[in-house]
Amino acid sequence: MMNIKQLVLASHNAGKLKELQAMLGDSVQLRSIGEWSKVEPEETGLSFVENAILKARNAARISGLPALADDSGLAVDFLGGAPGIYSARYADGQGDAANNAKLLDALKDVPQAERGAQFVCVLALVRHADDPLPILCEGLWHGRILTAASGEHGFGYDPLFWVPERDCSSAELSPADKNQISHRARAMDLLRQRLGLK
Ligand SMILES: O=c1nc[nH]c2c1ncn2[C@H]1C[C@H](O)[C@@H](COP(=O)(O)OP(=O)(O)OP(=O)(O)O)O1
Ligand SMILES: [Mg+2]
Repeated sequence: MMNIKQLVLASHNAGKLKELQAMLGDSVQLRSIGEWSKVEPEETGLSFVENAILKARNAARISGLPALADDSGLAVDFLGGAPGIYSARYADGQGDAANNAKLLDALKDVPQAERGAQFVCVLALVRHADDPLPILCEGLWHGRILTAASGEHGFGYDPLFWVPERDCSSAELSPADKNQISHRARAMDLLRQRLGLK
């Protein structure tokens, strides 16, 4: 495959940048698209894959460099997979705290056994803006939605996501531990294989 030293990350989310750079290690430098533009493309796709490709192409076009995008979200069983691709916009763009409050409210009085959920991550890598063959890798992480927020690490819905294999919330995991087992870690594992980085 290609020999990548520098990649643009098609994301304005600092939490993603930190996690993905830690997973990639020193051999590949991730640069945020924020260095070029503060404008976020509209996520008009109907799937994680479509939005990831759309963000990657946009970043490659703006930067002239190969671009990696992460489209991710939380699919809650009781809500039929919502908020899904709309996770970041669940509370109409009011941010993580409002999203979490809305989710807790939507699951008020829902018993433990029906609070299953999965984090989804799709990574898309394009070599240039019009790349006809984007590399796509996905990862899932199964857990449950807690009844109250817990933990200070991570970002987004982490304080509400109970991790069965650790018996704590995702925001209570150390960053290094989350980066071993998360949806993003699984997707990145596949990407590193595809790139011949492992
Ligand atoms: O590990 C995670 N831990 C907690 N929450 C997470 C995680 N991974 C995704 N999420 C949530 C955050 C946001 O509500 C949505 C992603 O939305 P998504 O559009 O992909 O990202 P974003 O708008 O924050 O940044 P950008 O589009 O610039 O990459 O899912
Ligand atoms: Mg987004």
